[in-house]
Amino acid sequence: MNTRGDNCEPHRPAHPRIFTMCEAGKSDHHSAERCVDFPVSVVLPAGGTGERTGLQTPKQFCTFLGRPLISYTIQAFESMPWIQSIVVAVAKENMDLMTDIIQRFKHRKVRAVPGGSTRHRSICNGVLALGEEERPAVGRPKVVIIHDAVRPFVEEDFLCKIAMAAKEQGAAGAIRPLVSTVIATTSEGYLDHSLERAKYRASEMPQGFTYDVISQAYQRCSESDFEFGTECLHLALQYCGTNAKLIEGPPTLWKVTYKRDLAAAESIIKETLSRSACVITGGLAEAVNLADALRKAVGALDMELDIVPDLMGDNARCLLKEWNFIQVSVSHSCLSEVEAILVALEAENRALLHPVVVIWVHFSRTDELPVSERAPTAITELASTAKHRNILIYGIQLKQSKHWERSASRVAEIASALIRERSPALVGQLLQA
Ligand SMILES: Nc1ccn([C@@H]2O[C@H](COP(=O)(O)OP(=O)(O)OP(=O)(O)O)[C@@H](O)[C@H]2O)c(=O)n1
Ligand SMILES: O=C(CO)[C@H](O)[C@H](O)COP(=O)(O)O
Repeated sequence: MNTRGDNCEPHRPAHPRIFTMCEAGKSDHHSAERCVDFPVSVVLPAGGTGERTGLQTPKQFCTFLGRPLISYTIQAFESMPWIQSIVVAVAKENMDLMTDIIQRFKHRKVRAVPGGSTRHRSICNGVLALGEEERPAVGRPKVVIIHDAVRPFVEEDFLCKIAMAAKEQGAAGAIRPLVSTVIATTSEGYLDHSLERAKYRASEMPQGFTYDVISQAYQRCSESDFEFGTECLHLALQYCGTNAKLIEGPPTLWKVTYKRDLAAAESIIKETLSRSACVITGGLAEAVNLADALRKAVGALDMELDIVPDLMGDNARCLLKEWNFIQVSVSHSCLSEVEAILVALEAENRALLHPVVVIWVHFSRTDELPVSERAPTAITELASTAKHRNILIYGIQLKQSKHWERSASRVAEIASALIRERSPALVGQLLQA
């Protein structure tokens, strides 16, 4: 609420504006839960236009592997059990889109509220919404985390530090070393002076505030702050006398700002999904030998393999943690083993947030016809239906040969490329190792 006592957004016609990862850091939720024993809520400002990307779609709604960037950020916070609620502030004309994203990707704890014409106004609307929380299980937070919706790579351990410091100090913020030197220019466009870079830091997100501090800061700040300000920590100091604790954060805190950042974010997401795979051998000797050779070969490609005979019993754990599966079939050309994987994946709804890759490696003995001649369309048909469920099926056919290691490393190269790229264009193809 600003000085006039009304909402943050001044009464003027909505701007005709067009608006648009990750795995949270691999941290131990339990250690964070032990530290954060007070209610924490999150405000994700997502009401911007993304003009600096040069794209029509606001960057927070640009998709990576079929999912909008904002969904990766939401999922990162949702995966932290100690976060009680998330408010996303989006432009009024994107409220339906945001509601659809929340429903489609089954985001919990999240609700969308109208953003404002500036970032501060959007954040202020989010903070106000936390104060008016009606969901019974959600009380007023002790700490409010503010985090740009276009920073998808937030790490739980660091977020925990920010939340703890905010509780203790009233405010806390992430900082990073400056990459470029900051200079002041004259009105004629010449150098006035430069700042000593070592004395300065870049202010990043996440930031944390006690609810009282950030709500008071927005109640007291000026129209000029709302219109031109970019720093919540400044509002806390200026209007609440609260000096934020500054904590240097990891390099993953960067904000998607330019078009190149979208490509970087997609590359990081793909890399995160491609670090390991589960190889199912059926227990057959040739398949086990191939899997062992594959493990050596993919090791050189910075990938780990978990080799199991099936996905039953304890091995079913692979279904809950793997995004990539390699089914090795020896001789028989039916896809029943692949179909069994599909059934298991769908039972766990595993492909909701990320596309799951299933590679069928068909090993044929020297006296047998290759599967491309025996059942050329089998994989294409199965892959076509699975693709609609976000499961990408690829085939690699391998003929028994005396150059075992060479064949295995060829399969490894193809499989790791398919896993890394997750290309829809190659779905259903039967590639020759
Ligand atoms: N009126 C606004 C403007 C920005 N933001 C959000 O604040 C975050 C950081 O802002 P920025 O990177 O500047 O996003 P945009 O304003 O969309 O980018 P640009 O300046 O290139 O238009 C983004 O998640 C953006 O959606 C917001 O909630 N409301
Ligand atoms: O780091 C920040 C403040 O702490 C904000 O993310 C940054 O100021 C946003 O600026 P812009 O909206 O111009 O990208």
